[in-house]
Amino acid sequence: MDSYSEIASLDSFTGTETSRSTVPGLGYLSGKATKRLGEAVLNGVDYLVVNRQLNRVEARIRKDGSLDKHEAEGRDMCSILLELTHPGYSFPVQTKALRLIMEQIGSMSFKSLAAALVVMNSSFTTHRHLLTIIECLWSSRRIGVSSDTATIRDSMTTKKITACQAAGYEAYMAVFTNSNDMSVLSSSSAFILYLAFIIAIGSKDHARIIFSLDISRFLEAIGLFDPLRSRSETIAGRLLLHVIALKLDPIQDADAVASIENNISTLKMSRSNPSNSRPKLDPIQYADAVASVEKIISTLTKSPSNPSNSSSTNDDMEDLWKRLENWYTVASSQRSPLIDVVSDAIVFIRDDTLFRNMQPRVMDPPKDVKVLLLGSSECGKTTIMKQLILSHRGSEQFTSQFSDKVMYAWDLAKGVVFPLEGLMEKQLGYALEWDWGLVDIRVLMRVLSIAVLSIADLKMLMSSIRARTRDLASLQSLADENLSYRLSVLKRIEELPSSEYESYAPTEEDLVRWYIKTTGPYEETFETATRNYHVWDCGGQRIERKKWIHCFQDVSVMLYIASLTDYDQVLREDGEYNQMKESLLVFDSLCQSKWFKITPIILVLTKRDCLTNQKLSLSPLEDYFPDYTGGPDENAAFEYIKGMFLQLCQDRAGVSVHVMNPNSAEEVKTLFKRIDEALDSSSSKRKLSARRKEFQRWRG
Ligand SMILES: Nc1nc2c(ncn2[C@@H]2O[C@H](COP(=O)(O)OP(=O)(O)OP(=O)(O)O)[C@@H](O)[C@H]2O)c(=O)[nH]1
Ligand SMILES: [Mg+2]
Repeated sequence: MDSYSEIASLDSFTGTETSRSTVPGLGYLSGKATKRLGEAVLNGVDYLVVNRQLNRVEARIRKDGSLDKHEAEGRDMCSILLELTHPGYSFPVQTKALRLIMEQIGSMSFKSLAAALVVMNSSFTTHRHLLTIIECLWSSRRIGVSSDTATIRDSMTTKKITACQAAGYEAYMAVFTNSNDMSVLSSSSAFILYLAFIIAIGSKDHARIIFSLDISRFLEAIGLFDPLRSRSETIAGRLLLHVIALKLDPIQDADAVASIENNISTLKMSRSNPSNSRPKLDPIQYADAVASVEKIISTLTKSPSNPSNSSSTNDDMEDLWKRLENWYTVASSQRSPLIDVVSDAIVFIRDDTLFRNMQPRVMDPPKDVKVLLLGSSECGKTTIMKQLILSHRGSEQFTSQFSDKVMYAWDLAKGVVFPLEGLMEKQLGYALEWDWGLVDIRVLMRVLSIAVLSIADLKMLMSSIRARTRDLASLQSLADENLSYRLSVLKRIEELPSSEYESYAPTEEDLVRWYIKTTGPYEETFETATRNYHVWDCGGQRIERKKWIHCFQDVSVMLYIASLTDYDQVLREDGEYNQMKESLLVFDSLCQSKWFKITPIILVLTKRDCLTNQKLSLSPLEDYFPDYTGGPDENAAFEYIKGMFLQLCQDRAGVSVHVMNPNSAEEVKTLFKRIDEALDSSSSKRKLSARRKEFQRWRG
């Protein structure tokens, strides 16, 4: 078995976390802490945290109804709910989370849910969530699940899935205010528009996922292809199909596009009169809105090679949007869930990427490249991603995506407590007395994992370090660059007057350097003048590696990140096995893997700044790799480690080495120049070999 397709027996972990979730799962505890606290305590801690989070979200929903009222907080709460439907959590937790999600759908609140799904950005996870949600609605109509979608499910039993669906659907219907007088179609229209919205702001993969969920059959099942339907009733379905067709690749997904176009033409045959069963609306405004929507759809879907009337298109569109906006203002004052949601979806779609993306895509199809970031835990993968987000999307978006004071404080404390303890015990020969005042280390870690740490707590931690450390300055001089940085942040916090605690915000640099375990692969797209980079960041811990395979398809370049200071580290998740040996094993299996036979690989070596003569004399490399004979010489150690990796790929072409520090924005830019070079050289090599083959054929 490949070492990235992980072994289930190691998977004793029951909690999960996402890079953006505020649910602290067990992954936050280091191997050392896990050992100390023991399984029983850990399960207790996890249970408490999860239930607290779930109750908090439920309380907010009971109070306000819709999470959409709370902007970013609403998105985070929906992320928590989606996270908790994961099979890793206990069954009552999953069912309750799904119920709350369906309540949101039932009450027509999609904004936060859609944002949470998009932020999740892992196609596989999004697929799973959408599948469960679609099934909730679908099963109520007693229609079977298509067999290919069934294979994507996690390890839940059919009985549990059915129970979850029943709970979800029940909640959806209970909250759906007008469920008795609404037709099945109009209630489903809300959900269809929600899917259209997800696809519109998501990637090509999202469109593929929804198509693979057999969406046409779903539309047919709810009666959308019934020729007796009025054209206006089919708007939501048509919008969804158009959005899918637009997102898919006309060449790669030719079959899917053809089948969708077929569906669209069936829908076009619907009756042109609005049906009598529609809610009562001002017919003039309604007809105007419907006509505008239809026109927008047809403008958006014009063939790129034949953009007729292109000079007048933009003006027309502007005019249409204006009319729609007027209509939206009027419609939102009326009690019609369908109309509200149609208009909401249109406004969202216009504001988001569908409309904006359409233009450049039509004019100038960019070159899409898929860049995969792989490597063991804490080697710097997410730090690279953060630098890309910061430089491409700007400070505001970066900060809103990554700042979470609660987790920041917790992680900062943990990032100081454990390395300091290791440094004191191993390198200075005396133990740090953690029993500061009333609390000992075990209790402290327990508190850290469940309590909301405040800035005041961090200040107390720093003064405790000062009080217990014989010589902070000499200790700091021995610390590596990362520990020194964290101590300097604590010192900064120590100097804060208490009046500024509330307003304290981590700096951009703090957020870039803040480690938080990544769960599940997720994708971010960055567009430049020449390329569209689809960058995939994967979690490096063992439990995360079994998910890597889901993003191995069509990789343009793979970056394998390895930290040079891993040689004296043990795996966080197992607390014993040497982290560098594990990283070598994983690199070896990836180099041999059929998936990457012709993919360029860049071996990115990080933490060169932490591999110092001092570190090597305090923690000799030969203690872990007895073959090494270079002593405490950082250059010799660097060459030795690099050599170990390169030995594993000597019979394979297309591997290059790059040394960098992901904490530096400039170095990340240089890395991407390197990626471009690798891509250019691999495509010119492919062209060359194609020409050679042609020439040989010509010579007979
Ligand atoms: N000093 C220094 N620190 C580094 C370097 N590379 C990474 N780091 C730090 O190491 C930590 C790495 O964190 P992440 O990038 O989140 O780790 P990751 O590889 O995504 O880990 P997982 O999500 O668990 O797979 C951060 O605190 C970085 O600041 C380096 O070259 N020098
Ligand atoms: Mg990460």
